[in-house]
Amino acid sequence: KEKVEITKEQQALMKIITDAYNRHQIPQDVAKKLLQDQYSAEENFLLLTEMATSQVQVLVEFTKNIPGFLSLDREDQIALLKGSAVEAMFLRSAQVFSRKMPSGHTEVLEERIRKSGISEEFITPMFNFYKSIGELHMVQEEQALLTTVTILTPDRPYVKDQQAVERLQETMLDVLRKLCVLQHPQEPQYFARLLGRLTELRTLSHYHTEMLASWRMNDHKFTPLLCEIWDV
Ligand SMILES: O=C(NC1CCCCC1)[C@H]([C@@H]1CCCCO1)n1c(-c2ccc(Cl)cc2)nc2cc(F)c(Cl)cc21
Repeated sequence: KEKVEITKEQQALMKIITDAYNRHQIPQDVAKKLLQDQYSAEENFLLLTEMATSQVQVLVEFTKNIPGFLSLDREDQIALLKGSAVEAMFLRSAQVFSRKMPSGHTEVLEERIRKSGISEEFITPMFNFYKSIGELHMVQEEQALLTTVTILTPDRPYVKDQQAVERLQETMLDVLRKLCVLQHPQEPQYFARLLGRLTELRTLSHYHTEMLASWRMNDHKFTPLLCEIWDV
């Protein structure tokens, strides 16, 4: 049985990334807002675009703390951010949804989101993904590293130096793999399950343009930043 050990450097790397991840979170708590009031489809759409816009800004700040990211080609840094923003948004939404809440709150939150204006066909795949993330019971280090691995996906459109991104991603994957073995010793397949969620995340993210266009309301307005990041 090979002894898995996280090195001092990997420990330091994990701390930098987890601290940055916890620092750069959405200011006002969107879950609390949704639990407080019921909103119209228009208000929910506005809430989503506001939250998503501020999350993109937070994501940019977070990536500056990923060791090695700023050494990448600048255009590749943009390509990685643009290519991962939607996935990072759904991953963050899933992590917010999966947070431990007082009993009955998650059900209310689910109901509010089901009725928020999203068209029916996307509700099931979205909640299937949220629940599959919830079942993993990730610790915060795993959440931070999983978001980092998602950002450092080499095969995003327009990335020129894929090898450089691959090297960075592999560094993060090695730490994540060891962390999974140490955090979930009874479940040797845990790391593989975690990476399997990234496939589900990419599939869900393919729907995001349609999810937004089919929001039950007229005249979908987006912020300039979202027009840049989302293909809308
Ligand atoms: O604002 C949201 N998410 C932000 C995005 C930035 C990071 C923080 C979370 C949305 C909004 C909230 C108003 C009703 C419609 O969903 N949201 C989505 C979602 C995301 C993409 C699409 Cl296209 C549809 C829905 N899933 C959520 C799960 C949740 F638990 C909570 Cl609290 C909110 C969630």
